[in-house]
Amino acid sequence: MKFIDAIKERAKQNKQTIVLPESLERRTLDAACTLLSEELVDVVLVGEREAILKAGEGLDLGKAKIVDPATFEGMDQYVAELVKLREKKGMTPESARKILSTDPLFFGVMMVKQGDADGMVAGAVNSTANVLRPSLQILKTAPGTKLVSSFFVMVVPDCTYGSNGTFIFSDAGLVQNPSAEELASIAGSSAKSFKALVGDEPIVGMLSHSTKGSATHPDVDKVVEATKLAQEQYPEFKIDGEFQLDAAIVPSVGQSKAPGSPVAGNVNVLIFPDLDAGNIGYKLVQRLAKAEAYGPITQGIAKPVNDLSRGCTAEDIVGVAVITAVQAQNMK
Ligand SMILES: CC(C)(COP(=O)(O)OP(=O)(O)OC[C@H]1O[C@@H](n2cnc3c(N)ncnc32)[C@H](O)[C@@H]1OP(=O)(O)O)[C@@H](O)C(=O)NCCC(=O)NCCS
Ligand SMILES: CC(=O)OP(=O)(O)O
Repeated sequence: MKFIDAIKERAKQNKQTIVLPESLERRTLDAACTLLSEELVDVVLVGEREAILKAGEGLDLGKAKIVDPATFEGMDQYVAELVKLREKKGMTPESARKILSTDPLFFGVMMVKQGDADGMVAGAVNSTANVLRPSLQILKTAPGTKLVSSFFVMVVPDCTYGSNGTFIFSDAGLVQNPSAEELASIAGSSAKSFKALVGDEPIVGMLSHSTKGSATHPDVDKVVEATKLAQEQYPEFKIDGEFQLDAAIVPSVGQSKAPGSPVAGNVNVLIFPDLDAGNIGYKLVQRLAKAEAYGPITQGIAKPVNDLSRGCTAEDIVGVAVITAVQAQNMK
């Protein structure tokens, strides 16, 4: 079964409620319509009812719950909770009410925080920073995790590399200049995410412009150090590096450039050395190899809030919403 079809089946088995706060945006409303008609998740839309229905003209949004912050009965509670969480950072009741009334992203994250939704998906019109900042501020990290990072699930057509063409690319969305310690943490989190979502054994490659010492540079040293830390911290996973991309995923190149490595040539979890490489890398594979690209999906956050590329399609939003639902199931 295709990756996304398997995720849809899992989402259906225990339906979760996903808030889509970019509720005036046509691709989001198309996705909401599909999510509802295929009974994949329950959908909450945020904003003024008439405006949302006008934006979704021709779509059946009858089963969507629409919550308008202007008339929301629980607003006082949300304001009090936001002040409690952020007063040390200068949040007052007035500023909390203003943010929650005017910014659907903050409102959506508060719905998740308060248990009125199980997860949130946005980013079809908002930048990644604007989508993820409220969730980092309000939801914080999951127990036992210091660093929130993100990944894409990439499904490459007609590809035998990785897990029959399915990969995780990380971090392609959030952590801008990871240290060696942060890269090691991203590797461990990504291995767990691969197991939880794809189901196969994760095989993690730490990427570089060098394979096993073929180049020397402080950037290479960082990946070498990250590999050592990740191997120490996550002995339950197969992790190795530093690898160039071909040595990581092509068995014959892996054998010739990194002989003896049990990981080289078989990698399905690609850990990029920084966000430039990760973000450019996923877009190259998405656009030139016509891969499905679901994300950025966050990992290490207390409840699931996931982002999209502004270049996404309605189908991508459906995919990220069902992945969010499965993450929510796993966190309960
Ligand atoms: C996500 C992002 C906005 C966070 O930026 P930031 O400047 O640290 O944001 P803030 O300072 O407002 O941080 C908010 C809170 O989250 C915490 N935080 C930030 N990044 C975190 C992370 N990776 N893990 C855990 N907590 C994090 C901060 O410590 C802060 O906590 P506090 O306010 O309770 O003290 C930033 O990392 C970013 O812009 N990343 C790149 C996004 C991007 O453009 N991607 C390319 C397209 S996908
Ligand atoms: C993930 C990503 O690159 O997002 P955007 O295309 O919206 O910047």
